Amino acid sequence: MSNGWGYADHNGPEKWCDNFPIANGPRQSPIDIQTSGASYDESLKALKLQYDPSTSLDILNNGHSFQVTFADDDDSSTLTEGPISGKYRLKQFHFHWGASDDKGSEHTVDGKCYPAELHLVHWNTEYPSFGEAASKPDGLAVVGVFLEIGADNPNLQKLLDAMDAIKCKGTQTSFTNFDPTILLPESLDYWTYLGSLTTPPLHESVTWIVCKQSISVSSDQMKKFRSLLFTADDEEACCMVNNYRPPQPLKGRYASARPP
Ligand SMILES: NS(=O)(=O)c1ccc(C(=O)NCC(=O)NCCc2c[nH]cn2)cc1
Ligand SMILES: [Cu+2]
Ligand SMILES: [Zn+2]
Repeated sequence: MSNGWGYADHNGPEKWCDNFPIANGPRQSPIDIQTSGASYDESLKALKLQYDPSTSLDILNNGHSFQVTFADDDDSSTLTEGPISGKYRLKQFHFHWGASDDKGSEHTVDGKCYPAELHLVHWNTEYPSFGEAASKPDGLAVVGVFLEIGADNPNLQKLLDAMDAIKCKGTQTSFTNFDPTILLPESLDYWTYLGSLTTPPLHESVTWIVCKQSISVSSDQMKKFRSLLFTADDEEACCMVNNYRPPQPLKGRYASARPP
């Protein structure tokens, strides 16, 4: 269950602190990435993402977003290097988007919003499972990719085609042999900072890795995202849009990047 939280006025980001007091914590996400304030860190390595398409399982409308879930019982799909130490396994990816093309991303760059943002969620294999890792300070690493309005992106087509089968909350369908690598931008240059889950339970367990380069999505493709519903088939239909949390106070944090 989602503990009743959502993105409406009565249960949205401004209300989450009622049930999740960590919402006002010291390392909350997302943030506005101030590029002039970002610092170069010589110790940062290039991202190493190795995904095995045979680990993709299904696609689900969970009432907050839609997500593609991966088998994570071995090291077939991993994130290594970059800002992290050790090995993190891919658990799922999902998106956040707006009701119109002028908003929808969670992170912003010098105040600029994007129409959508992809999150690839990985957990630290130092811990026995995702659920265990989700509440540890170094438990998760999420790669964020901005979507920018442009030409149709053929690499999104399989996701868009599956949406008819997961229109309502709680619906899912098989989604096999999908390689998330095709969703990544050409350059894996990134900003990184220590933050949190951007939805309840808002655990402060995420090393954020936000790609500097965006991928394209067309306005028509965005309309398909907005055809999903927050609601189950026995509820009054509510379009799944604006499922993003706005930027949170930096509280002394800044993003780092690899030197050029
Ligand atoms: N948008 S995002 O920051 O990338 C993100 C937000 C939430 C989750 C998630 O997985 N959310 C359920 C959860 O945390 N499950 C684990 C244990 C748990 C469940 N309920 C309380 N703790 C994953 C990624
Ligand atoms: Cu839920
Ligand atoms: Zn997310």
